[in-house]
Amino acid sequence: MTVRKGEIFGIIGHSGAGKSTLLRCINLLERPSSGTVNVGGVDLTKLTDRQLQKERRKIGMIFQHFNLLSMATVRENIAFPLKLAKLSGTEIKNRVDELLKLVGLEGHGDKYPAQLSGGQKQRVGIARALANNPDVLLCDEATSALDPQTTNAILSLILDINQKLGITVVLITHEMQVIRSICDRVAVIDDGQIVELGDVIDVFLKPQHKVTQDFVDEVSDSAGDLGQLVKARSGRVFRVHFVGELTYEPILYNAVKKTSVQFAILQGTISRMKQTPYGELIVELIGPDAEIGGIIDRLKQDGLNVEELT
Ligand SMILES: Nc1ncnc2c1ncn2[C@@H]1O[C@H](COP(=O)(O)OP(=O)(O)OP(=O)(O)O)[C@@H](O)[C@H]1O
Repeated sequence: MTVRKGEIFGIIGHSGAGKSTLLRCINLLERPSSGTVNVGGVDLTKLTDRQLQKERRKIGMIFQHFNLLSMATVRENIAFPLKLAKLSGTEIKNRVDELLKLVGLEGHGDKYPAQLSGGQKQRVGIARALANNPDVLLCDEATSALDPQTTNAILSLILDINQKLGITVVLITHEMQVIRSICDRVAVIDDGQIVELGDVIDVFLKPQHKVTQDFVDEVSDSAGDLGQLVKARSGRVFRVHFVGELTYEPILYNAVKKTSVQFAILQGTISRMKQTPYGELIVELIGPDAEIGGIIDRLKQDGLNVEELT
């Protein structure tokens, strides 16, 4: 598996698939029994303990349950890795101030973790992980303990950090929604194997593996009684996918307008994968087969993904 510099790379799989194990191999918290782990051109498996300690400073990590020191204040939690890196008192104070601002926790520095909400605790975790200016941020189910609204706020913060600071992010999750909102590429892991890997948009729109399909169905509004819906209609039913700016074009109307074919939209969604808009329509076409064939060809020529469901 290769993660590209500067991207947000997601690893998704069911419980027990091996996500945490894989993630923990990246900073060698887990030592693989074979193979190599290259981070920024350095093979971590070949290093001495001392060298590894140094390289690990370039890899920050955040956790599902935050792993904060409960007896220490927010400031002290964030300062912890800076002390290990032997920065002076003033340097530490300045850096902690910077980090508190970056994660939106100004004014909360002297509180203890128990006085914070889940989202705020994760912000402390993120500030601590970023303390030593790492090149890579590993996120181990970082939003799984949070409610949907707080999840979105933390995902936005991670995206912001990735874009502002250029940090490469590798995250693991069991939620496709997390992948869909911030990841560039995704690996699907099942029973210790990577079964699919690619751009999120490709994996989403053309899932190849059963496990991937299950995750995609989770966030698809058209999952469920689609089969019944199709059976109940007399015309031919198609699933049409739009990606990018095409989503907002009147392509369907243009393809149909000069024919005798009528259409009915049975279901439809427009959503976003990271910054890319995409839409899915379930459309019934009623009319002569030859004309319907012409419409489908035209839609495909215009760059739409069309699949017949009848
Ligand atoms: N490549 C591997 N080779 C051998 N054992 C593995 C491998 N990957 C994972 N395992 C084992 O499988 C079990 C589950 O792995 P892991 O905790 O990484 O899964 P997970 O997907 O993170 O699950 P959860 O979401 O429940 O934490 C562990 O006992 C782990 O040691």
